Amino acid sequence: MAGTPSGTGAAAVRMTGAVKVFGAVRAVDGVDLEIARGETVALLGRNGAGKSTAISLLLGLDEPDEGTVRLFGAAPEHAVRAGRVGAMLQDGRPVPRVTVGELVGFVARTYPSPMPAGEALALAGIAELAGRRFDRLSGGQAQRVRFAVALVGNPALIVLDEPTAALDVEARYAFWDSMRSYARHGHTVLFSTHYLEEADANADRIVVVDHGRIVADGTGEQLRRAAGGSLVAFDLAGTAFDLAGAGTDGLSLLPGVVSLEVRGERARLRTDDPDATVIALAERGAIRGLEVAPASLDDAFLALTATASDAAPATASGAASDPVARLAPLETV
Ligand SMILES: Nc1ncnc2c1ncn2[C@@H]1O[C@H](COP(=O)(O)OP(=O)(O)OP(=O)(O)O)[C@@H](O)[C@H]1O
Repeated sequence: MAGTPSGTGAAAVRMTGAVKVFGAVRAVDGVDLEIARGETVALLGRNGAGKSTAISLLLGLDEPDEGTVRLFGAAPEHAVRAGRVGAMLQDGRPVPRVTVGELVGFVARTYPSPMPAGEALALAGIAELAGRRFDRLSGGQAQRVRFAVALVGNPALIVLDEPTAALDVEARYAFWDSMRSYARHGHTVLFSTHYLEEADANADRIVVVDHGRIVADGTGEQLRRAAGGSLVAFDLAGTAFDLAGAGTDGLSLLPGVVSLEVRGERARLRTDDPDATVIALAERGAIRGLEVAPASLDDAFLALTATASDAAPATASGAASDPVARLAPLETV
């Protein structure tokens, strides 16, 4: 069996230089990711970013073309066989004729120290579905059964690929409550999502993936700061920047300004030093309708992934320029 001994000190997840290529697409393009035991980490990225592929490598469902993956210091297959990992994946064919209780009970028996099936069903908020056939459930109900399946083995690491994709708002809240309570017991959680708010609200750390690469890694607050911490907006009318549109270029040269957007008479500046930007605007008499607001996580996500998308697309024949380099301060915060 490959891997170092799974001593108590080994990280729950350690991915080093992982690459997975499908034809011309580098779905995972040199990922280094370490997750400590007890951490809850969100893998955030848009469609096709490489989240599911990274999760497949992590669970040993697929082999990396380059690099290594270790769970608790050992090969993923070893950790999975030892019952240390529970997973909730996006697809999964409904098993015909089996009831929810039978399915969860069956999975429980494959783990060395499972929780009672009823407890997993209760945690997933579906105790009342125990006697129902799994292949006759709604999409959201089936999703919650998958969550119970992931939990029932009482695994040290739980990996959830877009766990709330099919859930309505109420089920979503219930899901995150259960997930957080599971994490509070010292378990490690990795989940993928498109939803920034979910990542921010439920993860200790957000890892943003784009074009198969990690473009940012930090708390929601660190992501906001790395992408340009604040937005400053003001009315252009009557200022030195309102000379038939010719003066607005100068705005991007003001201290702290990272980017500039002009809509009609209103200018919006993204800045990583809002105080300096506002002082510079005041000195130029540009304070009409002045507003300063922290950048939202949406703003940060768009800025972070635009960084990677503006670079050449990553293909099997040539890597994109390194977007992480531009975010170096984030990784050292
Ligand atoms: N088996 C495969 N064969 C060919 N291409 C694949 C395969 N699996 C994934 N890809 C490609 O790899 C890239 C990453 O896909 P992946 O499913 O990992 O993204 P994702 O971030 O999980 O996306 P989504 O949020 O839409 O689920 C995409 O371009 C996808 O089309």
